[in-house]
Amino acid sequence: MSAQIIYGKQISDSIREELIQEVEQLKQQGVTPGLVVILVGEDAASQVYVRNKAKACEQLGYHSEVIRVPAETTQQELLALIGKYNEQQNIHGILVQLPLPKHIEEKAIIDAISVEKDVDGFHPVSVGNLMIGDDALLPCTPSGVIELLKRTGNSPAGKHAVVIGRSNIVGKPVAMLLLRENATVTICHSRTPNIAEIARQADILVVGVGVPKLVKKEWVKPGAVVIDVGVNRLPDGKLCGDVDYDDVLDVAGWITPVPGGVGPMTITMLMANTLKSAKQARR
Ligand SMILES: Nc1nc(=O)c2c([nH]1)NC[C@@H]1CN(c3ccc(C(=O)N[C@@H](CCC(=O)O)C(=O)O)cc3)C=[N+]21
Repeated sequence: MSAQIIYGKQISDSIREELIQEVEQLKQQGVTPGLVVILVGEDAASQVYVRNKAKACEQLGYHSEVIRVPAETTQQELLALIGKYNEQQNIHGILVQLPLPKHIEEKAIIDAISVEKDVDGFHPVSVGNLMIGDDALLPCTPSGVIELLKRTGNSPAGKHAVVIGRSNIVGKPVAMLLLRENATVTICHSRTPNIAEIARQADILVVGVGVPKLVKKEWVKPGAVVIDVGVNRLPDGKLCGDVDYDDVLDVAGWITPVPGGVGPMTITMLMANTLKSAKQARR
């Protein structure tokens, strides 16, 4: 028996169809969702990703701006740019592509983005709202993971979810969302002893650590849902996840491929957040 493959690209396409309907309604009320993506420096991986976001905006009929500034841009200059877009009425989402050059303090930048326009969900107030369970702009990759689970009939309620990784952008928020969906959640990380043994207790295993092919079949309970958030660029240029896909395929019940799994969902949830922000800006 081989696992059922979770085609994130397909699910992502059908969510985009739903969003297009809503965008049309909003446009009839005179509002076009607007997103600005700010890219500091010329990181090659970021270039591809920024291009994909601009494409998604075009497909959905959003107003989009991509601002490229040189790697030497000062923190003060970047803060001024954010200040400008915070004020700008036609912009509902501001995304500053991470990582930033070392001379810029990431926290200062994230803190400066207006919470209403924080479509990444990285601002401390957004994080707090997520934790409390209040309405918030949710971080894109974690909310994409939840959508993948729900739309394949794998609702987290009552399941044991094991999250491997504790980053602020994946592990911690995905664990909090799974908890909100009534899963029982265990978080493992680099200092967890017997990690394979704990992973093997998961009904839902979510992995986001940035270690290529870390998760082997011995880590997976037969029939479990395996969600691979890893995006690792191998020396040959190919993308690979944190899960050893070929090894795990026969034991898992469900599995996301890389590419074509979580990645496309991240961009689609960014579009959903921008739409949500635009709707809220009407009032
Ligand atoms: N402020 C900020 N917000 C982010 O959300 C953010 C960021 N900075 N910095 C970089 C990471 C990375 N990330 C990805 C999103 C989509 C794909 C994606 O669509 N991947 C495709 C493949 C793309 C390819 O072939 O290269 C897939 O998995 O199928 C990948 C990576 C968002 N990030």
